[in-house]
Formats: sequence, structure tokens, C-alpha cells
Amino acid sequence: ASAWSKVPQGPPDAILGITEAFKADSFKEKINLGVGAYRDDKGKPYVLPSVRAAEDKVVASRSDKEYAGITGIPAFTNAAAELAYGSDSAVLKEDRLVITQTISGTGALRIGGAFLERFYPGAKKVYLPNPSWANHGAVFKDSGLEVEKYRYYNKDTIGLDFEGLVEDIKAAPNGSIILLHACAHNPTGVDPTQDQWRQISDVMKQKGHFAFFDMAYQGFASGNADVDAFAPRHFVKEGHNIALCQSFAKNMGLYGERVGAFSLVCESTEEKKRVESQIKILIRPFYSNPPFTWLGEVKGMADRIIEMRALLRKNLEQLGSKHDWSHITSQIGMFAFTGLKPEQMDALAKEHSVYATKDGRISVAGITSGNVQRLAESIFKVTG
Ligand SMILES: Cc1ncc(COP(=O)(O)O)c(CN[C@@H](CCC(=O)O)C(=O)O)c1O
Repeated sequence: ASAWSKVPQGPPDAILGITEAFKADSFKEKINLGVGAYRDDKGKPYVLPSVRAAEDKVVASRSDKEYAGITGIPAFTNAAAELAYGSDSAVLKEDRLVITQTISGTGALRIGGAFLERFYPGAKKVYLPNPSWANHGAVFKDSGLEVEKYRYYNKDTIGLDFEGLVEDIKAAPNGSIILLHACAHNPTGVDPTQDQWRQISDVMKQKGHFAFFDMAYQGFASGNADVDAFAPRHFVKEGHNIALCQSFAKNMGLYGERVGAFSLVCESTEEKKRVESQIKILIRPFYSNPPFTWLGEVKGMADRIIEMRALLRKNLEQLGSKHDWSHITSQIGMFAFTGLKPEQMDALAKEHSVYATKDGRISVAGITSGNVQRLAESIFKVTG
């Protein structure tokens, strides 16, 4: 018998599988709200002009194809560090940051998970918000960490369950690893206020918890990269030596280029050197070193998303929907957590050729001024 006769058929990916279903649909006005990937008002993927210009420069430079270092190109990682921590960051001035280029945000999470599995002095367990990005659990489980949840979303208020969140963070044993979405929470689009972030930082400091930030949408939430980085920067100012994952898939539209970074704030330059050496030892047998790669227009994308939120809500209200759709405009970032049930999401796909994930999340980037009317009518029909 074949070596693989025992390999079972696995299910399609909860998110990327939606795009397969969308592609299989021949209806000409089909709408894809599944994958969190920005689309312009024609529903087309958007390549930032600055990226096109950089691309031309790289090609014109006729650069050689030499290996990048294990942690990537210093010009890139220095720029990524400055974008995340701020050009005036003490951590950068005191040379206390370990940063490596990664295979996009997923690669940053996986390198982070693997490093924590190998060196974290506390329990090898990470606490994820409930709900969280569909792939977080698998990334950390495959890194060898246990995964637990902390309360995050209150479906009755369609808002943050701040009390539940604080209670669960307090209940976790001292020194637990807590994953935090820096901004534009996926899938709910619900973020803590700056004051709530201050309280979360205080509680985590009291508990000696480790803050593991996932920042996949910096600049994409508010349109301002500094505002969107408030949480990780506040934690660092408060003395948390955080881990931070950066993805440039969405805010730079570099999805398929797989551009990201993983960083760890250390106590001193001496500690940074030891930690960096171990990050290199971890990456070398993983993929050795990252692809040659490149890094302005994100505000334009954030503004279009905010405009589509308002349009969808307005259309639903004009259709006479009895539901309260205010969360569509109060949520922030790539996604709107509609509150629709899985069977309603199925009906949207089967009867209306509108595709999104079963949890009721829609990628607002898939909405255009051309499809928002039909989208509203479809949602109105399945929600009554
Ligand atoms: C919170 C969060 N972290 C990390 C990532 C990973 O992004 P990279 O492409 O590896 O940089 C995503 C992408 N989530 C989007 C995109 C599709 C996907 O990978 O699931 C989504 O949820 O639709 C994300 O939403």
C-alpha cells in the first residue's frame, strides 16, 4: 500500500476556502467578502503607487541575487522597527530590539511561537482573544504551545467584553503569554479604547504576563500608523518587553510578496545579542533566510473602508431593516462582524452569491459603490 494511504482528507481553510467557493460561482455579480484583502472601488486588488515605484527602482538597480542575512535586509528591518515603535523610541535608541524579517505576519507569529516554546521561562501556553484570527490557534499549536482563550467579544452589545477580558487576564496564572491584536481586531473590528489599553497594561504588569502583539493592520484601522500603534508603544513605555508581529500584506498591499517582521524588546544590548543569536539559530533550519524584499497610501485605503461601512449601513436602513446596524460603522479595520448566523451566511452564498466566512465576518474591503446596494438587499433578505 502507498505510504500515504492513512492520510485523511482535511477540511477547506475557514478563510481561504471561501475564495475557492467564490471562484467556482459563475454568477456575474458575485461578491467576495471572505479574505481580508483590500480591493479598490472596482473590486480589484490595489497595488500602492509607492510599491510600483519601489518595484521599478529594484528592477532598475539590477541588484544581484545574493542571499539576504538570516534576519533579512537591515534597511527593511530598521524601517519596520521605526514604523512600529516610533522614530523617537527609547528601545531603538538604546539598541534593545531584536528584529527579523519574516514570511509575512504568519511567519512572524510562527517564529514568535517557536521562540517562546523553546525559551519562555513560564507556562508554554498562549491565551488568544475569543474570537481571534482563524489561523492563530493552529500557528501556536504547531509551534508546540498550548492554546487557551480569554473573553473578548460581547455578542449582546456587539462590543468589547472588557470586564470579561480583565477577569480572564487576572485569572490566568502569573507570567502567562497573552496574545493581543494591536488594532483592527480580526474578526470583530472591535478594539479597546486607549484608556482600556492603559488598564490592560496595568493588569498585565501586576500579573507579570507576557504581551505578544499581532499588528497586521497598522495604519489600516484609523488611517494613521502612529495612532494604530498606540497599544504596543504604550506597553513598551510602561516597561513591558513585548513581542511584536508585523504584516505588510494589507497596509502595503504586499499580500503575495509575504513581507513581515518579528521583534522582541530586550532588557539591554547584551541581552539583545544573546536573543538575536538564538532567533538566527531558530530560523536557519526553518527557511534559512527570507526573500529579497521592499516598503506611504495606507490612509487612502482606510478611508475607503470607512466610507463603505457608512454606505452599507445607510443602504440597510433605507431598505427598512428593523435591525440595529450601528456596529457596521462603529467597528474598525478590515472587517465588520455582522452578527449574522452561519445558516444566514450560507444563504448569502447559495441564494445571493455573496461570500464570507461562517462566523458572520465580512471583509469591508470587498464592498464597492457598485455592489453595496445588492449586498444590502441580500443581507436584508436573509435577516428579514
Ligand atoms: C490578525 C492577523 N494576523 C496575521 C495575519 C496573517 O497575514 P499574512 O498574510 O501572513 O501577513 C492575518 C491575515 N488574515 C486575513 C488574510 C487571509 C488569511 O491569511 O487568513 C484574513 O483574516 O482574512 C490577520 O488577520
